[in-house]
Amino acid sequence: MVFQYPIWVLALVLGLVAVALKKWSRVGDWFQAYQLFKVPEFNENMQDNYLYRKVSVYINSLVALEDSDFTNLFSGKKANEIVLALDPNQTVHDTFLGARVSWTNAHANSCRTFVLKIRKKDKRRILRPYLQHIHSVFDEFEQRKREVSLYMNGADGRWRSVPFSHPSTLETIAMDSDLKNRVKSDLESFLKSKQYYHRLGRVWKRSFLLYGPSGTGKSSFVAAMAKFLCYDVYDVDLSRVSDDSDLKLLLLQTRNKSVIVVEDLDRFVADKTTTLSFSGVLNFMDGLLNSCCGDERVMVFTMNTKDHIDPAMLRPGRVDVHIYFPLCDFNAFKTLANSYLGVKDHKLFPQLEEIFQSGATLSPAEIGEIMIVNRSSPSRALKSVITALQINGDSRSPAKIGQRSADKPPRPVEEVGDQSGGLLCRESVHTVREFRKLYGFLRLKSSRKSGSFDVDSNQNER
Ligand SMILES: Nc1ncnc2c1ncn2[C@@H]1O[C@H](COP(=O)(O)OP(=O)(O)OP(=O)(O)O)[C@@H](O)[C@H]1O
Ligand SMILES: [Mg+2]
Repeated sequence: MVFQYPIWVLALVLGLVAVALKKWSRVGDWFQAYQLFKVPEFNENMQDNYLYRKVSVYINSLVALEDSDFTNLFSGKKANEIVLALDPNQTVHDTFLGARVSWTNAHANSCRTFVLKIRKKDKRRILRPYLQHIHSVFDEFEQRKREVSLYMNGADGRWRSVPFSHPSTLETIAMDSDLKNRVKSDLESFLKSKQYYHRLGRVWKRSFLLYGPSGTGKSSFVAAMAKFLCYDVYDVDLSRVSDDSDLKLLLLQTRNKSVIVVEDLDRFVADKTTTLSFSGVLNFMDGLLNSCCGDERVMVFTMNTKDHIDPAMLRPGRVDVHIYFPLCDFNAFKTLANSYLGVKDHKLFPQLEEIFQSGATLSPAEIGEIMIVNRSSPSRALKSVITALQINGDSRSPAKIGQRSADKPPRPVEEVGDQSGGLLCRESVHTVREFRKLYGFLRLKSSRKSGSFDVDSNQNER
C-alpha cells in the first residue's frame, strides 16, 4: 500500500517522475518534432542584438511568466510598480495563432540567449507573424512608457509644453461601465487601424465630442483618454488664436500620437468677438491639413450642451463619437463612494438610492467635493450628500433644468456603426480649461479675451 511508505519516499518518486518528464520532452526535441531558434544578446561583432531586447521585453510581459518555476520580481520605474523577469535557464510558454511555443532564458559562459522552441509543423505558418507580433508588442510597450506632454498655445501662436501627469484614469471616472468599455475598445481598435484607414485613403484620426453639465468628468475623461493612449495633449485655446491661418499653423505644428483638445467649443461658437471664421474652425476640426501634418490624431471637443450648435459642425465624419456626461445617478454615486471613501455598501445606501430615483441629482464633482471634505467619516460624508441632494439636488434634476425641460435628457450613448466596426457614440466634451484648473502651474495669467474663457474666475458656467 502506498500509504505505508514514508512521505519522503513519495516526494522522491514524484521528483523522479518530474525529471523523467522533463528529459522526455528533450527526447522529443531530439526526434526533431521541434525546431529551436536562438536570439543571442550580441551579434558576431559583439554588438547589441536589438532583437534580444525586444524579445526580453516581450517575454517579461507574458502573463504566463507568473507560472514559470522561477521569476524575478523587480521594482519598476513608476511608484508601486512591480516588474517580472524570467530567471536564467527558466522556460515560459506562449500561444500564438493556436500554436504553443516556449522561450528559454539560456545562460551559458556569461553568454545570454533566448531560445524559441516551436513545433516544426507550426513553424511555416506562425514564425514570421509571431516575430512581427513581438515587434508590435515591443513598440506598444515603448509607446506606453514614453513621457507624455501637455502643450498649450500662447498668444504668439506657438506651443509651450509641460510634463503631463494628470491623475485621472479611465478606471477612476465614474460612468456607465458598458459605455466606458465600449469607448476603451473603440480607442484600442483605433490604435490598431493604421492600415485600415490608409487603405481607405482616410487620415488616421478619430474625433470625440464630450458634452454634459459642468463637473461631470469631461475634462477628466480627456486626460484619461490621453493616458490610455499614451498620446501627448494639445490644449487649443481658440480665444488665443488670432486668425484662420494661425489656427492652421498651430495644427501643422502638432506631432502625431496626440490628442488635440478644444474645450468649451459651444461657448466659443457663441462668442461674437471671435476673429476666426466658421469655416476656419470646421477645417481645423476636420484636420484638413492632416495630409501635411501626419496622422495618429485624436481630436476631442467639449461642450456643456450641443443645443445651439450648427449640426454641420457635429456631422458624422467631422465628429465620430458623441459621449454624454450626465449628472450623478445612484450607480455613479456608488462608484464615487467606493473610490473617494472606500465604501462599497452602507446602511444609508437604500435611502440614497431612493433620493436619486426621485430625480434629485448633483454633479460627480459636487459629490466628490463633499466626500473629500468628510473622508475621515464615511457616515458623515453620506449624510452630507443626502442633505446636499435634498437642498440642491432637486433643482439639478434634469426635468427642472430649463435647457432640458423641452426635451428628454439625452441617452448616455447613441450608437452609430462606422466603417471600422468601432462604435460611434453621440455626445460632447470639455478639456483645456480643466487641465488649467487642475494644474495651478498651467494658469497663464492674462490675456484671455473677456467672456467665459477666464480660467481664474469662478464664473457661473451654467
Ligand atoms: N464622472 C466622474 N468620475 C469621477 N470624478 C469626477 C467625475 N466627474 C467629475 N469628477 C471630478 O470632479 C472634478 C471636475 O471634473 P471635470 O473638470 O472633469 O468636469 P467637467 O465635466 O470637465 O466640467 P466643466 O464642464 O465645468 O468643464 C474633477 O476633479 C473630477 O475628479
Ligand atoms: Mg471641463
